[in-house]
Amino acid sequence: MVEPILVARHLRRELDGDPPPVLVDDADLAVMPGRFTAIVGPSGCGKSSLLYLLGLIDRPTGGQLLFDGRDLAQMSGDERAAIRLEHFGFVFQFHFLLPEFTALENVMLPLRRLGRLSPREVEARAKSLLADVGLAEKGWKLPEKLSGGERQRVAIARALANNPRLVLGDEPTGNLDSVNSARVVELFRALAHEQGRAVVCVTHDMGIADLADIRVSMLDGRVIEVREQNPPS
Ligand SMILES: Nc1ncnc2c1ncn2[C@@H]1O[C@H](COP(=O)(O)OP(=O)(O)OP(=O)(O)O)[C@@H](O)[C@H]1O
Repeated sequence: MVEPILVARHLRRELDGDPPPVLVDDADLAVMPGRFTAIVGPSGCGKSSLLYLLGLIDRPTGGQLLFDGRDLAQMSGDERAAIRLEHFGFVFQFHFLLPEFTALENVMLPLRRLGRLSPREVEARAKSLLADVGLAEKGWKLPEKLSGGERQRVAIARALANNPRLVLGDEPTGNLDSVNSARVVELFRALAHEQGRAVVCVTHDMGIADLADIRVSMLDGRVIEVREQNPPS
């Protein structure tokens, strides 16, 4: 029996105000390993807000969020940060690569920061991560010498540095043409289906949403539907 990594129950995020603006309202969701989940809905409906709650970047103001069955509200900020650093990887719409470092160095930086590997191992692992995203030959290039799709694939390699169990994407294909977008989506699907990671992506692209295993539809801060499109075999 596969257990969810994250479970949200009646999750809520409101801001200060009278009445308080509600970004996420009563959201119920289970984030499963080995599954590619897409969060869709009109602009401003709360997709990124929900993703940031799931990614422990933001804190809910109501409801419950469980990580491996443990209530995150009972944990200290340090414990939550440790979970994020150890188990989560993020890919954003903008790649945020450091322009003065090569692709390989950009992937090596978080590996060094984790401090688990020797310098030689850091380089070998970064090369292997770049090879996994089809960029084995381009590690020596600066980001400005890469195409938009290649930069985003470097960002994905970097997000995988800590070997995350959960990969979160906020419009990761938002700046890409259809060919590069399809390639990135194939990578995300492989991360779920071949490597058993949980993958959750916010997207406006219905083509991507169609390829997801689970489609989470939002409207006005609420999760209005969770649809299994590609049941596990
Ligand atoms: N810190 C904040 N302060 C005030 N309003 C906010 C804040 N963060 C988000 N909002 C508002 O909350 C709503 C949800 O925002 P969110 O970014 O989650 O939506 P979204 O579905 O991801 O939108 P988009 O598809 O346009 O990126 C929006 O109306 C947004 O303007």
